[in-house]
Amino acid sequence: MLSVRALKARYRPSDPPVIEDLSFTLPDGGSLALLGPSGCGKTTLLHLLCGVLTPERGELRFDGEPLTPKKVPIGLVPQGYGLLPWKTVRENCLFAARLRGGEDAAALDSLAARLGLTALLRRYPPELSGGQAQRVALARALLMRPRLLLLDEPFSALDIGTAAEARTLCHSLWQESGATLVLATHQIEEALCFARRIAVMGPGGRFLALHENPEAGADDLRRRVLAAKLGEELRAARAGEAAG
Ligand SMILES: Nc1ncnc2c1ncn2[C@@H]1O[C@H](COP(=O)(O)OP(=O)(O)OP(=O)(O)O)[C@@H](O)[C@H]1O
Repeated sequence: MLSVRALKARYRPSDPPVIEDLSFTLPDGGSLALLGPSGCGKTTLLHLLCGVLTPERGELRFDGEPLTPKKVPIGLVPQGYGLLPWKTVRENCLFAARLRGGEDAAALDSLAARLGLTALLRRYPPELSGGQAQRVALARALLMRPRLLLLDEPFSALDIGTAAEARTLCHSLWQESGATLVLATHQIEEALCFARRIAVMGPGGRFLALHENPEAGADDLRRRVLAAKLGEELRAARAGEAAG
């Protein structure tokens, strides 16, 4: 179980906290989507979860142990994908896994085939399309054999058709991985497609609302009602921020 308790974080001592006091839990293999206005702290929360940012206060635990990348394999697909331009696709994919002592060329080959990357393994990131770069970043994250998978607006730079395809593929691969998922997104549809829990974040990184998402296909009417409610809550969160 992922457990976040009384989390507080800021980037500089002179800045107000981005996350003021956040607590939530997520079961193993569970999924949480973070929706919210730009600047409310979605990426900051992901950075806290993957250890890029250290909290000023509070606790991050995974299965009762402190959540650190050394103890818990974490896969991150950051905004902009974070590929190293001087390394080939193959090197980019294996680099992170190698750092944690688990380079697995056979796993890369099979994942590359699933993701349509086989012919691109010797290319460099600047020679890739946005959709290809996104799939490389996903391959790199999955090769970590993550128990926690963090996706930061992974489809936002893709055109509608490419994004829809990438979403379907990413959803299957995530489910096969069994990882616990936290996804930051601006798309209500994306949150509904991926996550069993959906949080609407507001100022101070607060969860203004936290919803259970009905199973896909189980109750389409309930899903449509939830989509409408999320739309209203997002508008209210944006308006609140503008007024504040
Ligand atoms: N490296 C940084 N140094 C200082 N402040 C930062 C840094 N990164 C983010 N911030 C600030 O922290 C706040 C939250 O930013 P964050 O990127 O977490 O928001 P977000 O909800 O992910 O936004 P978006 O939807 O636009 O990606 C913003 O006010 C932002 O300016």
